[in-house]
Amino acid sequence: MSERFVFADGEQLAIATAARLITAISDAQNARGVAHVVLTGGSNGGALLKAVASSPARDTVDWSRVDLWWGDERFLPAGDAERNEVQARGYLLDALPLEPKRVHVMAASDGGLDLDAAAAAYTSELATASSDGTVPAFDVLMLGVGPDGHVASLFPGHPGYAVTEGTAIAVRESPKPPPERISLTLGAIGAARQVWLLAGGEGKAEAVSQALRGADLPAGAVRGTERTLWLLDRAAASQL
Ligand SMILES: O=C1O[C@H](COP(=O)(O)O)[C@@H](O)[C@H](O)[C@H]1O
Repeated sequence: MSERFVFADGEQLAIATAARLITAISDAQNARGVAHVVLTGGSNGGALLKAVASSPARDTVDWSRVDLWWGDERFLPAGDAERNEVQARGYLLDALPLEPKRVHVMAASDGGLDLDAAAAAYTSELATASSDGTVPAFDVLMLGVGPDGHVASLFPGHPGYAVTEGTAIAVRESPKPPPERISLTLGAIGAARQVWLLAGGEGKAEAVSQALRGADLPAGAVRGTERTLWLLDRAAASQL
């Protein structure tokens, strides 16, 4: 059963989610020593990272014991401003004392690997960090919900959404630019302890409503092993 939290607006959504994330990282480190966190791109994911950056509780976390992963990446040259990694570094990561080897970036298109090899490289990196050769048991995996109900780079009716094997896949002809991407699969997402779906703004209202009413959408198909949270603002929740 998923849980819903509705905040007044996008700013409150970002602030509340940042507070929740900082607490969840502390909880994970307290229980297991390190925290594995999966970041999302997109507007709500970006707002959340900015809110963490400006949170007074930010420095209560031992960032050197946080493993950062991405749910998806746009397959673009290193440094491209449309890469989720580049945006995350600018919003937050560059300001944190992270351990570089714990920042698990998906490959860029000019790094010497083609798209399939880049997805395979991420599959290997995930497996190396796991206890069973698949993926780590992510403590928190965040997903921005697109207006069409996509999450990560799994789009409704698109081949990647139907993939049932593997953990990181190459995505071609994405309905949202850029066309080439790397994404975690539904199976990899489902290994997370907590999955948090973030949606703010009127443009997300229909997708949120349909996903929560059982429509066949990626956003409605993801679950955490312990908790599945919908973190919404009033506009995104307006059709519930
Ligand atoms: O392209 C992407 O879009 C989604 C959602 O983005 P939003 O701007 O509509 O919030 C995001 O979840 C994904 O990580 C990203 O690559």
